[in-house]
Amino acid sequence: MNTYVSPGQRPDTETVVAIGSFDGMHLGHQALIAQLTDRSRHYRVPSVVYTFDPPTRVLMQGVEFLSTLPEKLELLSRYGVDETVAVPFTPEFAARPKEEFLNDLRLLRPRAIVVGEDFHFGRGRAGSAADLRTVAPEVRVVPIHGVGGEDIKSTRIREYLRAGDVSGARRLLGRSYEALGVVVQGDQLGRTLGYPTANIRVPEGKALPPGVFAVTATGPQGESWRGMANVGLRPTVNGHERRFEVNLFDFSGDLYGQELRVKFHTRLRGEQKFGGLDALKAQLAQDEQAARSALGGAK
Ligand SMILES: Cc1cc2nc3c(=O)[nH]c(=O)nc-3n(C[C@H](O)[C@H](O)[C@H](O)COP(=O)(O)O)c2cc1C
Ligand SMILES: Nc1ncnc2c1ncn2[C@@H]1O[C@H](COP(=O)(O)OP(=O)(O)OP(=O)(O)O)[C@@H](O)[C@H]1O
Repeated sequence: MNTYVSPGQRPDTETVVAIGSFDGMHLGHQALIAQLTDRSRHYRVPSVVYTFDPPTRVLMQGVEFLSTLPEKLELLSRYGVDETVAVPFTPEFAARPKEEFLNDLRLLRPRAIVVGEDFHFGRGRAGSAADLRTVAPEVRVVPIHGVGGEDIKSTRIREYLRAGDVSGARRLLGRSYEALGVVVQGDQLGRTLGYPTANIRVPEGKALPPGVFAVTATGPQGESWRGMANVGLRPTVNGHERRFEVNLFDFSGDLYGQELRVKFHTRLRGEQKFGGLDALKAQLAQDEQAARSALGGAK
């Protein structure tokens, strides 16, 4: 999939365009993208997602993000999008008047624009669907998609994750929440516990659910494992910064420097402060049992 950092960069041809942050690529975003690819087939022009990096809310409200740009691009491509324009979202960009945003959009020569009904743009969120009609002959405004009476919003998914509720997040995402990161050196205490852990460093600002989870992990060559993960401070060993560690089942070897993709399946419990390492070790044995039964044959 071709990716550009500004609308002026792409070839001067007609397109259809969807606009937004698309953080998480949840079921609502997927519904919107289905409308985009439908318009693309209808007009026989490439589908383009005009998106912002970081997601607007991350810059404006300082919240954590659900997807890194590469994660988002991978999902957009999987859902059949032909091209993306991913503009760096800065305070200057956020402060541009809506007319400038519209002028940029014209460079994409859209036959159709697809947005959700709550979509606004430009300084003070002054621009709306009516303004987009000055740029494209067709503007499709997609009603907010919901599941079980609940609106699907990336904000809601963030709230679920903050509460450690990965099932709630999965319901709105349409897939398990996942995090990619490189395995780095930990304190090497896990080995003495009998549960070696891969310490995973994710990009700063990536949302991670606190607690202990049954997970599956995939390595760079597509190898996959079942396992259990902890996201927390490790109070038992007097840790004081957030760590994300994974114990992979039925694996022994060296993963340092490798990239792992971890999927959060089931929350097992909250992190606790144990009286000592023996008590922690006994709990980890129970966690392993619980994780294995929660995961069944999943990989
Ligand atoms: C599945 C799992 C659950 C854990 N639960 C806790 C916990 O409840 N409390 C805690 O203090 N540490 C917990 N830990 C963290 C251990 O204290 C940690 O793995 C150990 O200190 C080894 O750290 P190291 O790999 O940096 O050496 C957990 C680790 C894993 C993998
Ligand atoms: N549930 C939904 N159903 C249909 N369209 C949606 C839904 N959620 C967002 N959209 C649309 O998808 C595009 C990208 O959405 P965007 O990421 O900007 O916001 P969001 O998912 O609503 O999240 P936030 O909670 O940050 O507002 C926008 O055009 C938006 O209006």
